Amino acid sequence: MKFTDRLWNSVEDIWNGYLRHPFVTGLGDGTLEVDKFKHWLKQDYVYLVEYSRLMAIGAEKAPDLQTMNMFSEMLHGTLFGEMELHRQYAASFDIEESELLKTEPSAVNTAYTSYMLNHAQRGDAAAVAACLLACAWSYNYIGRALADKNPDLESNPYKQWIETYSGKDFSELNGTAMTLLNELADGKPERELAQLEEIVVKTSLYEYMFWDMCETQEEWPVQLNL
Ligand SMILES: Cc1ncc(C[n+]2csc(CCO)c2C)c(N)n1
Repeated sequence: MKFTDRLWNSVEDIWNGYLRHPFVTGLGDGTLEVDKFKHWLKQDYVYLVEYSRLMAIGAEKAPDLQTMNMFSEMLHGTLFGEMELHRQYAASFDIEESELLKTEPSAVNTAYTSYMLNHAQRGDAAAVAACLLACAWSYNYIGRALADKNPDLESNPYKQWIETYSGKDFSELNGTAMTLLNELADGKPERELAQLEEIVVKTSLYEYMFWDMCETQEEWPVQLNL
């Protein structure tokens, strides 16, 4: 059994919770309020800056050149594929990249990226791959589920979002993320596999909290008036 098959058993219920989440169902049927989508776009842009650091750490910790290439492929896909799409979306709302970058990350956003960066810095390349997995895999899972459930996307304002995350490029990036973890986990003792599994479950829960944060348009909560 592949390690990702074992992981699927631990995250399936959480991930099916994403499919019932109002933000996600709103993307699927096109009813999501545009301000909530803009909130996601801004929070996600600064999230992806931190997420990109993970893959640079992975390349540095990679045990061989082939693994280094896979981390680098994902880094390139994020900086020039996914983030470019965010820049295009922002332009369509007259939001400049400089404004996206000024986004103050919400508490959930900071907790999520800090959790991953902490594990990536302390762990080995497999720990880095475990940190990356839920993000790449769950968006592809959600994109494909929404595309299946809503075959006619013509009048859906989030058509491009669904087509992007369910499409070929992101399915391939997800394939790379899964292969990376399966290869790096191969031969590890149960104690270490359980630690990797814990990272994938925690990041899956953070993904759920990220959807909630976008649904409630939660901002960094403290405004100091000094
Ligand atoms: C909170 C959050 N989680 C996951 C993704 C999706 N995602 C992150 S990296 C990656 C693979 C290559 O870019 C994908 C699909 C996101 N955008 N925001």
